[in-house]
Amino acid sequence: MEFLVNEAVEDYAFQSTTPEPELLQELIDETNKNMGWPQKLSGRLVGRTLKFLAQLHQPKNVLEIGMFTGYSALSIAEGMPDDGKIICCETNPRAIEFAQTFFDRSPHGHKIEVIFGKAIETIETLDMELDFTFIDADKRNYLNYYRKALEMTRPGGLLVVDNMLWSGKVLQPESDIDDVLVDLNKEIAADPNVENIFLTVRDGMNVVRKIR
Ligand SMILES: C[S@@+](CC[C@H](N)C(=O)[O-])C[C@H]1O[C@@H](n2cnc3c(N)ncnc32)[C@H](O)[C@@H]1O
Repeated sequence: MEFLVNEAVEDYAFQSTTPEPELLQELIDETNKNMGWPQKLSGRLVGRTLKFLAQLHQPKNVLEIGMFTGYSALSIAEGMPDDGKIICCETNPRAIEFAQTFFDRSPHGHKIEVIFGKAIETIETLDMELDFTFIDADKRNYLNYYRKALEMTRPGGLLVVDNMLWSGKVLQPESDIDDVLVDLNKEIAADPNVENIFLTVRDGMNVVRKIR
């Protein structure tokens, strides 16, 4: 993924943000060494933003779409209350196995439940009211994930949608996937039932609060 802000500015923001705990730094190192496409891992700026939001919001029921090696799941779990639960959807068995070794070592790992399979099918099986959702997989289905999660979210609940700048391609969309992200950003901005802030953190995080 290309970074959209100047590399020196990105590095300055990184250095000026509270570091993740040591276990998460180890998770990054091990992901880089052992997993294909390690750049899928979101990293410090996104992770600390998620942790910060969870700490303020204290969500009990959380949904994550796209867990990979567990970096964002552990970041959110760190901010959640001890009796909170985060359900993570993931299709890569190797990533699940890898993530579980870190969940087992974390004081927040007990809050995390992983469901193997396509998120679009997993969501249909969930019967719960959501306080917080993080969407970070399978861009083609972003509109479906967002609409379904919004429907399941209680008034006041939050949804965070990652990669909404899509390396800047939302400015000049060319592919079907570019169009999905453009449409979703438009839908969020035009919806009187939500309020949102579009954060230009890393690849763009659209942070949405359901009003009613
Ligand atoms: C960008 S990575 C997630 C990164 C992670 N949230 C983090 O911050 O480190 C996307 C993940 O979604 C998974 N994935 C792709 N398609 C999926 C689907 N249809 N349902 C569930 N997971 C999917 C991929 O295997 C990959 O691990």
